[in-house]
Amino acid sequence: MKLQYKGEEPSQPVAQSQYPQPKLLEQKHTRLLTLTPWLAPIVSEGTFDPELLHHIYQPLNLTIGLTVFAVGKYTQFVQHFLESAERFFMQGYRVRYYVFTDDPTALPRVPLGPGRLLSIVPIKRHSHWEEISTRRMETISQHIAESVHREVDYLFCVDVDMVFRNPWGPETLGDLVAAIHPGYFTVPRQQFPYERRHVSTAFVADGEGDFYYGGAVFGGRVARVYEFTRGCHMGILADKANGIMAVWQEESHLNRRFISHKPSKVLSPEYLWDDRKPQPPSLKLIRFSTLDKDTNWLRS
Ligand SMILES: CC(=O)N[C@H]1[C@@H](OP(=O)(O)OP(=O)(O)OC[C@H]2O[C@@H](n3ccc(=O)[nH]c3=O)[C@H](O)[C@@H]2O)O[C@H](CO)[C@H](O)[C@@H]1O
Ligand SMILES: [Mn+2]
Repeated sequence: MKLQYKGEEPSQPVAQSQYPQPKLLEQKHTRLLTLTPWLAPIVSEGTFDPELLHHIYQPLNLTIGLTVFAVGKYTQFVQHFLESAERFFMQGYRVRYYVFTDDPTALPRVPLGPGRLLSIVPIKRHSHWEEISTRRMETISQHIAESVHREVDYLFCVDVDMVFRNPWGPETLGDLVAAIHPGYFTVPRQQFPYERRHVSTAFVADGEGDFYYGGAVFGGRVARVYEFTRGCHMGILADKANGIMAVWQEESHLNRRFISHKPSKVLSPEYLWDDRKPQPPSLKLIRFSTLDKDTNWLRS
C-alpha cells in the first residue's frame, strides 16, 4: 500500500456553504438521529445487529490498531485501560495496541488474549501537557508511515484516561470515524467551543459545523487516519509558526478538519462518555468513558 498525503487541494466545497445544523437528539428527546445529512451512519445501541455484523466482519481477518499515549503520570492509566480493552474492545478480532510512552519501564504487564499484541513505542517527553496532547497528531502520522500501515487495517486513536465498559465492535469500523463529544450534543453550534480566532488555521465561523467531536476518539482505515492526522498536524504547525495554540489544542484542529473532510461514520456519545456526567435516557449504554481524574495533579 502506498501512503500519500495529498495536501489540501480536493477540499470539499461544503466547507463554506450554509445549511441547518444536524441535531443528534430527535424530537422526542430520547431517540438519537441515525444518519447525518451527508448520509453517514450515526452508531448507537439499537441501530445495528451485533451478531450479523460479526458474521460479516469475522471472515475478513482484519487487524484493528489502537493507539494511546501514556506520558509522565499518565502511565498510571494504562493498566485499567488495557484490562478493559481486553474485555470489550474488538473481542474476537486481531488487535494491536500501540502505547506511546516516555517511560516503558513504568508500564504494567497486562496479559493479552490470543491474537492480541502490544507494541511499546518510546517517545520524547514534552514539558507542557498541551504540547504532549497536541503532538499526538504528528507522532501518530509518523508512526503510521513508518510501520503501522503494514500492520493494521483500521486504526483508532484514543485517550488513555478512559475505560471500556461495554462492547466496542465492528459496528465502529469505517473509512473515517469521529465520535460526538459528550458535552455538546444538545447545544446549538454557535456555542460549540470551536477555535473562533481568524488567525488560527482551526478557525470555524458561526454558521459552520455539524457535531462537536471529541479529540479523545477518532479512527478509520489506516490510510485515511494517516491523511487525517497529517492534515491536523499541518494546521497545528502553521499555528505554531504564528505563535498561536488553538483553544482546545488538537481537538480544535480535528473539529476544523471534520467540517471539510466529513467522517464516513459517526459514533454516538456511547463511545465517548464522561463519568462525571449522569447517563441520560437517550443513551442506552456507555461503552467508553473518561475517568474522573485529578487534572491539576496530573498536569503538574
Ligand atoms: C473536557 C476537556 O476539557 N477536554 C479537553 C482535554 O481533554 P482531557 O482532559 O481528556 O485531556 P487529557 O488530560 O486526557 O490529555 C489527552 C491525552 O494526552 C495524553 N497525555 C496528556 C498529558 C500528559 O501529561 N501525558 C499524557 O500522556 C494522554 O493519553 C491523555 O489521555 O484536553 C484535550 C487536550 O487537547 C482536549 O482539548 C479536550 O477537549
Ligand atoms: Mn482524556
